[in-house]
Amino acid sequence: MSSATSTADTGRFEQAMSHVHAGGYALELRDLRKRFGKTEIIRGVDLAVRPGERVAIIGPNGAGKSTLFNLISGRFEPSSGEVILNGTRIDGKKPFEINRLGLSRSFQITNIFPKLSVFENLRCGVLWSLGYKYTLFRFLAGMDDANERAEELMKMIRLDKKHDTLAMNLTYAEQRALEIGITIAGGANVILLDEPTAGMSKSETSRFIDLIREVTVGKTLLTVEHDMGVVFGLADKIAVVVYGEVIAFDTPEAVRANPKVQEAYLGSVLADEQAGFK
Ligand SMILES: Nc1ncnc2c1ncn2[C@@H]1O[C@H](COP(=O)(O)OP(=O)(O)OP(=O)(O)O)[C@@H](O)[C@H]1O
Repeated sequence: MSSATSTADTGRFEQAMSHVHAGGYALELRDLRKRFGKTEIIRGVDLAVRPGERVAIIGPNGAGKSTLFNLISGRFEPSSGEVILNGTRIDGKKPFEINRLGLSRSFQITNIFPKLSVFENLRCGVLWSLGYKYTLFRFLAGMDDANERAEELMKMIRLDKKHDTLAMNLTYAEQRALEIGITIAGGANVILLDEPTAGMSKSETSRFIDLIREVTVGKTLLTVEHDMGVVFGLADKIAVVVYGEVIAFDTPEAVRANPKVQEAYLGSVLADEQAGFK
């Protein structure tokens, strides 16, 4: 494991282990398959992610990365195979059930309430995570905790100076930070982020990678990402998806050096980046 073994990271992994059943993975995919009509889009994916690992999923357009996220988060039901979250099978469960079992996915900016303030957006995220199972009495009793948690989240995502600013008046990068705040509000230990830095400038992107790293300490992170700078700056491990299969799952160094990956994907992407494309 690469940067995962540094001293600072040791605590990160220990913290993450506390959420997890004995000896288990935070997330496991076993022979996962998805067909749309006659076409098999996800073709037998196996993946085992350890608690606290940050995994980037990369691959060519149409390879099946978003479909994989949709299968993990419960938006799509697999045609066959298993998805196991913290030791519990979640394939076939509804997205909100999966969320309550500890997995949270960013839903892009549409998840934000534009006419609510930063604080109110975060508080909604916290309260939603308390869920319907709470009676009104317990819900109201939880308000103080929710306020406190929302304040804490606001500092974490560095928007505490924007407490009362309506979400629609934030900059694009601030909105993406708010979206991450809402995603982690419920305390899920497995976080899925879909292209978290899409549309950001280079300097915003590097600040945002730092922010993601900070707010996901002790959590397991999966991102779908096209920007190789983000991938190599953030990930402990990279899963390369090509034509519905994971052709490599390893450290960034090993993936970069893997001839199969070079041939199928990375060679052309890195060449494009060096030539000034993205
Ligand atoms: N609901 C659906 N019905 C039919 N086909 C679908 C559906 N969702 C995705 N597909 C097909 O599955 C394939 C994989 O799509 P997916 O969006 O998962 O790829 P991706 O790797 O995320 O691509 P990109 O990097 O361009 O976002 C594509 O051929 C797509 O057309």
